[in-house]
Amino acid sequence: MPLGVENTDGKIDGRDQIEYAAEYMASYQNQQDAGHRFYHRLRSTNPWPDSIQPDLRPAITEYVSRGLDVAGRLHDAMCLALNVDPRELARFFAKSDDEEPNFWSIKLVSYPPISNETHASSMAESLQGVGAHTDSNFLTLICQDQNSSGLQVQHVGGASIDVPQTPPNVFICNIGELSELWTGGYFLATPHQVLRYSSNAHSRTSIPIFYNLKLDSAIEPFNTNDLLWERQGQNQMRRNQNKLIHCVGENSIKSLARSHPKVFARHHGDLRILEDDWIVM
Ligand SMILES: O=C(O)CCC(=O)C(=O)O
Ligand SMILES: [Fe+2]
Repeated sequence: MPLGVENTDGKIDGRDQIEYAAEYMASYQNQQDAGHRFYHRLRSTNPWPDSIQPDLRPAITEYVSRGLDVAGRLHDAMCLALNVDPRELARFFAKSDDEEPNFWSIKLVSYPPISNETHASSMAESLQGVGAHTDSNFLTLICQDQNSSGLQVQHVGGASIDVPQTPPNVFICNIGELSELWTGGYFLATPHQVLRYSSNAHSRTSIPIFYNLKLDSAIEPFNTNDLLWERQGQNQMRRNQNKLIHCVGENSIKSLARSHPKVFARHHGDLRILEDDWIVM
């Protein structure tokens, strides 16, 4: 996605990115099979640049495999922390012998620094890198370049907190919307945004891995009666009209459609996003 194509809440995001996602075998890409749903068009393969950059595919494949392994351990730790049988969660994910994979994705993201001229003309201290949002998947692991800053997360109390620069091999973990749905709101999806400052000597570079369930899973909360709801009554930033949808495929396509309206107009003109965030064909 080149700079200018993506937006958050109608405001252009100042970043460009390359995105890869779980690869689906031909049998799973078939648009005509019985029970086909509109979000099945997310099943595809990646246009790897093998002829010009043969190292990229193996590097990403290895990196994603290890990153998903780390996310899997966090997933187990969440079950332990909540005193929930891991099978309560495992049923929404692909089994080792499943043909259909989990719908993970990865982005290679670059936020260019603000030039002095842009800074002077906009009079703003910072510009939007990516606007405040929550991720539509289960958990996100962000690896940021060690010279990068600009990421902010929002505390449940409402304050935005700068995420400090991190040494190599450190991940920042965001709770995604599906974790919020699974825990009945006990784990809240982390609102976050990226700001571009003129004082940033370096552009921000980050590589988020989006750990996710199978597209066809419909996540349901486990029995949360025994949890201590110490967060009750606290405000959390809620994006305007952000419906959290239990069906993983629908929740995933919702956020893609919203952020990339030009892509959707060009390739998915048959889909309509309703005011309340539902997508219909
Ligand atoms: O660049 C980052 O660190 C954040 C990226 C992000 O929030 C996203 O792509 O959903
Ligand atoms: Fe995000």
